Amino acid sequence: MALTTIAQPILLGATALAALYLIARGIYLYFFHPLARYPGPFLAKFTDLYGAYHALRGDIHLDMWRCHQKYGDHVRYGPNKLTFNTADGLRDIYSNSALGKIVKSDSYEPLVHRAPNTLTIRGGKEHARRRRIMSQGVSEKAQRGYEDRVVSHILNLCNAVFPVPQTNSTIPTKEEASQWSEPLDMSEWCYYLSFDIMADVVFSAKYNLLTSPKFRYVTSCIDASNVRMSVLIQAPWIARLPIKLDKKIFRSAIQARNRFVKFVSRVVGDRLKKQAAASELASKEIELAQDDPVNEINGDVFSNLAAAKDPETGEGFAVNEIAAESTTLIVAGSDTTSTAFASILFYLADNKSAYEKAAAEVRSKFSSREEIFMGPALASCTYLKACVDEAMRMSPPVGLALWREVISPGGMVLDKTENIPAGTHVGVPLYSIHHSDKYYDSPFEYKPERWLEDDGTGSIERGRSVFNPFSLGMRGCLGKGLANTEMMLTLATLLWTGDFKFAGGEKGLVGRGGSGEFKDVLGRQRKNEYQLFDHVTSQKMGPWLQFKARGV
Ligand code: HEM
Repeated sequence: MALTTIAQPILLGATALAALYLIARGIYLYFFHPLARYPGPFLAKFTDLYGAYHALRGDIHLDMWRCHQKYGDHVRYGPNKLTFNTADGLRDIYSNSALGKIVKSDSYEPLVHRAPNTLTIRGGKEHARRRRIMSQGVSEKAQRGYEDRVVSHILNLCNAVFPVPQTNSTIPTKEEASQWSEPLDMSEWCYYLSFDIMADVVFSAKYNLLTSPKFRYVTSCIDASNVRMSVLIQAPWIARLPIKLDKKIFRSAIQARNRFVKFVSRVVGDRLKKQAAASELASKEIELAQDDPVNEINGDVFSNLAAAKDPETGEGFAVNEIAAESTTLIVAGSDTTSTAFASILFYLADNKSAYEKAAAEVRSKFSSREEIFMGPALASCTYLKACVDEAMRMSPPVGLALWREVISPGGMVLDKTENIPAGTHVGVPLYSIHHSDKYYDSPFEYKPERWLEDDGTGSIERGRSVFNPFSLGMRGCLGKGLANTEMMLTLATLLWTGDFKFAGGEKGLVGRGGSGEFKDVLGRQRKNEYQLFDHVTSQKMGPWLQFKARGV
């Protein structure tokens, strides 16, 4: 009784103090904060939970676009966050001219597993050192060494999707060539392809998701875990709350992450064993047969990173760094590329004229499928490349603003606006700027020609100035070259081998805007747009396609 009499006033006092604090903070954030003058959603002025909510829904890329439509070029998207929708803003924040003044924001912290890596490290000399070494692992020269592996998985995809088994020597009869496959959910098949490629290219690991269901669960683990990550990136403090809210809300996402970490540890362990076996044989000067499995590790990213030296210091990576960085490459390079594959297939299936031009181009450049490799013929498929770029403009695999923090002690001028104070988190939402009518004529139309034919007003250059599906500068994508090669090789091979079209009925509508639950959602209402769900990287459904081989 006595305890209750004492506790009650203490509790009341504490509640009153907390309420007073919240009111005072609210007044400060709304009226006196250095970003108070910028327009934006009302709730975002007070809490990062606004962005976290949209990350959870997977529509943060659309919400950022909607905000720029409503409030203009500069939007306050969190108490301490500002997004820009201009070419100057993009250059000021992400190009190398920002080095030393802007770093990756601490919102990447939740992505860190054990120690920061090239993707998550905030910036500075340590990032530059890692990047110098990493870039040797994915250089153009290194890519040539991976090409056979990439092509072998693309052929596995062809075997899986075309009804007539394809081999280098099998030419389908006319009758066989007229058979369409069962409808296939390409969001899944594209994921299997990109994962198989990355696991093989990076670790010489053959998990063969394309040919066997055993390890397909891994892609769902990455997706489930990314939903949680995307929320924490917007509001990293959730993970630090003493009541462990994060663990309660995202129990299954955490389980998925743990399952993925276990899988990757196994991949890394297997690769290290192969490395040890190869070193032992080398030390005994045992000459290996050409087809000895130990040979297969030669020339993968892991071995290239083991051999790479920082040109400035002459030092290489330690073994644990190679393992961690290689793992990052698998995560960074598989779901992004799979989204790009799926969206290119969607837009080609949906745009007859683009499809026909791209197919005619590929079929005229190569007289057999075995000729499709990196080189001048593939590089001359400029229409196909424009189709790839246009799909990445319309539905960029990473569509939200990638947060950076101003660290310049006196703040800095961004986008010719007033001084942005140090400590502010800034970014340019990719989906939003890719759909700005300041830079693109009819921004919601899929028009590969926009990259090839100038309208006489500098339209190509204007479009290029804000086209950044891989981001820019020192923190831009390290795998851009490899991803572009994968996309071009895959598309060329598919179009050479046969044709594809949307499945009929309900399945054929999956992934498309404008129907069902998307009908009245601003940003999802357009029938010609492939719908993505942005959770750090994007998740997707469909397109469901049918394939048939070409009767050559
Ligand atoms: C179409 C496919 C891809 C897209 C759209 C894409 C997009 C991006 C974007 C937007 C960033 C910047 C991320 C940020 O600022 O937080 C990035 C960074 C990165 N990407 Fe990619 N990526 C793709 C494929 C790949 C591939 C295949 C690899 C691996 C070989 C890769 C490895 C990386 C790495 C290591 C970084 C961090 C670079 C750094 O911070 O220095 N990406 N990517």
